[in-house]
Amino acid sequence: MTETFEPVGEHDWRLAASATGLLAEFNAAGLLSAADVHVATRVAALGEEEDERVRLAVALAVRAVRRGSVGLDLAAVPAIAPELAWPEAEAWAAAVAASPLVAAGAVRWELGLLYLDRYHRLETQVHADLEARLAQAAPGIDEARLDAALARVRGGRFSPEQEAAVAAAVRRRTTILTGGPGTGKTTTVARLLALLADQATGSTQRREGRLSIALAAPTGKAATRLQEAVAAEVAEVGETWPEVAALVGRLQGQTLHRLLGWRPDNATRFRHDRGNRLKYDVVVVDESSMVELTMMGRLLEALRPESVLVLLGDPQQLTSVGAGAVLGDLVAGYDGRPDSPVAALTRNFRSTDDILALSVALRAGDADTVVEVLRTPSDEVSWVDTSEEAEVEAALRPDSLRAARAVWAAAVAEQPALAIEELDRYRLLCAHREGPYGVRRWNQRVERWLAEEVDVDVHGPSYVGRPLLVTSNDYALDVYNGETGVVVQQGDRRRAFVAGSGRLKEFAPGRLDAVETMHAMTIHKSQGSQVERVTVLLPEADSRLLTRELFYTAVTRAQQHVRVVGSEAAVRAAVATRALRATGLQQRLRETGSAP
Ligand SMILES: Nc1ncnc2c1ncn2[C@@H]1O[C@H](COP(=O)(O)OP(=O)(O)OP(=O)(O)O)[C@@H](O)[C@H]1O
Repeated sequence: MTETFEPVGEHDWRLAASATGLLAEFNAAGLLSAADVHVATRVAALGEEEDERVRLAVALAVRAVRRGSVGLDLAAVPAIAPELAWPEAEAWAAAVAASPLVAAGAVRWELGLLYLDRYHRLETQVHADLEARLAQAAPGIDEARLDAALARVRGGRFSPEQEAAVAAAVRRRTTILTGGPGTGKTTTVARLLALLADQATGSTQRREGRLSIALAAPTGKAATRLQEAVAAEVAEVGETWPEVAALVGRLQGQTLHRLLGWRPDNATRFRHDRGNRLKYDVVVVDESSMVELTMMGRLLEALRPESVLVLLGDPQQLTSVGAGAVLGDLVAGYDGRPDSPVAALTRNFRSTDDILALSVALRAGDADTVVEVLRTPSDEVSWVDTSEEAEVEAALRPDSLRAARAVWAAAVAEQPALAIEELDRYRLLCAHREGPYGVRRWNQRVERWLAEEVDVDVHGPSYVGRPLLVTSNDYALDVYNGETGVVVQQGDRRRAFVAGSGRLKEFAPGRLDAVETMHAMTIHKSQGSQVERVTVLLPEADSRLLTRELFYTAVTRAQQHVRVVGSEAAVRAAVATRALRATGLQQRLRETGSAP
């Protein structure tokens, strides 16, 4: 796996002209970017640190954050480029520990990790807030009332495992509900809310007996799914418990950004914080694996201590784009602690057997079984074992074109709802954005194939049938990152329709500027969504993006069929490579758990 770049000549923009010594060496070797070098040089100058080994460590810590870690694992870092002349390990750690930068608090040295101060503050805050939540007295529960309510929510989509998780969650202020895809995490939320609301009606602790509940997720799409799942389950429970809808209320899903109060003047601070807490009694966050450390920190500080927090997610999925691996750290860090707030669901209700077998083998890191499942003929899993461009193209064309045609046909027929429905029938997922295996190339290819087959001019941003992916939150327009849409003919005009919570939002296509074409999509962006048929295009085995978490996330998007296109070497490389991030949260949670 390559983690370095090769500078093209001495004027390469990635080289810092002013760098000297170790910084220059590691920059020229392609491990550090010019920005890493500049930040380290500036921090070192301010803190009067002369030791070039410490400067190197600071630059590597900047790089580590850029790549998703919270701190730099000093002992592990030489393994990423063993050919370089690394400082001697013990002396290096001693120099860092004794640095005036550490003494001044510009960087922190703890748990074998070198932290930039901001990330250290965030991680220790998240840890402290979580521990404070766990240390509170449990909420008072009316057990007889709980038993009666449990009896009323039984039946329908509610397994004994889900019931046990819900019954435990009612007794806590913090619950982390984990499980693989399709294990019914989202489905479980409605019944948990019903039980909490029911307890509240009998309680004098909460205002007017009525709970205020927030449903949130990192993306708009995931928030919509949560809202819809809760509404569907509330309706189901309502058949045996007619008052339940009134108890829970009509709930809207929202993005975490919106929940916390997005501010136009500040990208990392929100209206709600420790001085202006969220008013909700219960906050549910779906797809928590996508929540980065910064956002988790902001959420925890904004919650009232006595409120109930429910985090749902699959810790095996790709971690957040930003730094941190919070959900994975929480699950591992609480493991074995008697006060653990983690409840795990294991039974899969969605995937077909072979997709399930593939995802189980992936979770276990069992490459031989992954290859065997892929090779075994099945209606649900198939494999085109190749990385030859012509073969890749031949493999991708039929399904991608069929899907694009179906969306286009609905769009031409002025049927926006049908066009949006067609979007979720098939998806081509790529690891990369650029290059031969990237989204950009395959988007263009599919457009070309479509233009060869039907009467459409795919040039320009608003051709009829163009599938859209919203790439950032736009509060003014009410469209959110991750939402999908299509450009549709409407009489003599073209309109863009975006699928929102239970309704279609209509725009003049030119008004949506943060959108991409979605004939192909990155696996990162596909997190939190489900599609009937998925094709996963794997890059070459040495791609630095190719990891087990990435492959697992792609495979588990499929409801009915997943097809993998890529070489056996790429499949094996994906299984063998973990997207490990250096963070200290897990260890902090373990240590508090074992403290006397
Ligand atoms: N106890 C159950 N019995 C039958 N079907 C169930 C049960 N629980 C959930 N389901 C169904 O299984 C499917 C997956 O459920 P859900 O979306 O809640 O899973 P999830 O764990 O949130 O999945 P993901 O993380 O992939 O979004 C849904 O179609 C849901 O209706």
